[in-house]
Amino acid sequence: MADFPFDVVAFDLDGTLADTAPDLTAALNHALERLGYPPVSAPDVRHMVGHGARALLRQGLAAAGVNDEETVDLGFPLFLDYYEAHIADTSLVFPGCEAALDGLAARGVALAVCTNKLEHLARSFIDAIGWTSRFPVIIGGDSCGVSKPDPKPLLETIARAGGGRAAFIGDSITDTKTAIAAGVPCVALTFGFSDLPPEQLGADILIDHFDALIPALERLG
Ligand SMILES: O=C(O)COP(=O)(O)O
Ligand SMILES: [Mg+2]
Repeated sequence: MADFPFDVVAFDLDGTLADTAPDLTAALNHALERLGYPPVSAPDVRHMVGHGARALLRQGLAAAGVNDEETVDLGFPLFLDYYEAHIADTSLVFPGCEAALDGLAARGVALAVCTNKLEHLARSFIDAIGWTSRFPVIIGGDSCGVSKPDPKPLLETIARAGGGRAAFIGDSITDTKTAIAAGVPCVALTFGFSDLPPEQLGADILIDHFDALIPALERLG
């Protein structure tokens, strides 16, 4: 297996490693309810994820017709406290993901996370699902001063994971833009949170199940 074409494979988190929408929805609705606004549905929340927690709350409030940053400021600690306490209550790792991670690790690939989630929330999630040792490198939306689609977080992720030949796996246009800006090959999932037709994401390869990830990376290399 020494001839695997990548040394580092970095993964987006929300909508890529796991369907985190149920817990994000519960936390968002907790904050909305405490502020006196109506809830949003999990399918709607899927399309609001990818730009960090404040952006999620901003969009949840906008759905209720509220568009001021003061209310976002009020709701943010409500969202964060609830989400931290319920970070992986009902979120589900996508089918085949764990086997694909095992297969990559068996090929000597360094695994890393590059997400727009706040770093401490990404770490809490990875710890809660028992994946701490799989992901020694986790870069969040607040880790580098800029977030995806700026290429810096991805380049920093790859460097911290040891550098070399790298690929990025994501679910959104933010991820593919990041990879393109970083000059890194990109695999996009067709089953994540993106509301764009998958072929419009601009990925090098699309996969519709994690079983296809290692063969896709072999073809990309
Ligand atoms: O919006 C977020 O909190 C993070 O989303 P991401 O893991 O898809 O980058
Ligand atoms: Mg995502």
